[in-house]
Amino acid sequence: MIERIRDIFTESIQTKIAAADALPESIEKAGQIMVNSLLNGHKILTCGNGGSAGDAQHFSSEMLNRFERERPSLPAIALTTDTGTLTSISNDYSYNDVFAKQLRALGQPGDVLLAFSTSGNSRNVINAMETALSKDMLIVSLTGKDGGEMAGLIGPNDIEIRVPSNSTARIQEVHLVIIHALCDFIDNSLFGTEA
Ligand SMILES: O=C(CO)[C@@H](O)[C@H](O)[C@H](O)[C@H](O)COP(=O)(O)O
Ligand SMILES: [Zn+2]
Repeated sequence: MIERIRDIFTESIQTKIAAADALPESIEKAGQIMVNSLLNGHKILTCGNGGSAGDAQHFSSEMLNRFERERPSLPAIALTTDTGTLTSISNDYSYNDVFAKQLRALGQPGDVLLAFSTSGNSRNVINAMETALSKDMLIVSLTGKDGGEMAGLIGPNDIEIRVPSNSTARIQEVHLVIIHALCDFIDNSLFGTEA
């Protein structure tokens, strides 16, 4: 078991090294999309399932509260948190609609949808992306594996950040690093560079 535990750390580190090689340009483009949207008075809406729901909330908390420095609150909404809304949409319509239906009410043209899925194949996240496209929102998707169906849904002004791994857990671990890189990019772009 000790060896298995060590292997998990090693695989996580190796996936992060591969991501550090492959992803900085995509992360920079995603950060720029978010900064432009915020500067124009728009907001960021996030969604995902399971561990990715946690990621969606992790990002929105860092926007609404703070990341590493004192700065004004930034506008973000996690679509994963309101159990009344989530259960009633699932009950009356379909779990596939839980994010899209909220987005139809809350999303405005120019807002950013930050969509998390390690497989790229979660139907409710795909439906949210289709809604975002229909509302002239921008999309930043965090995926893995082969990008799934989400890979084909990205428009020319959007960006997919795909972690080079086939393991859901390893992909999630890199998604967290990307969340923090995006927060760092946003804070340094909006409030000045810090060492
Ligand atoms: O956290 C984990 C596995 O590490 C799970 O909860 C995982 O997030 C769930 O199985 C999700 O439903 C997977 O969805 P997705 O990443 O394929 O969109
Ligand atoms: Zn997990």
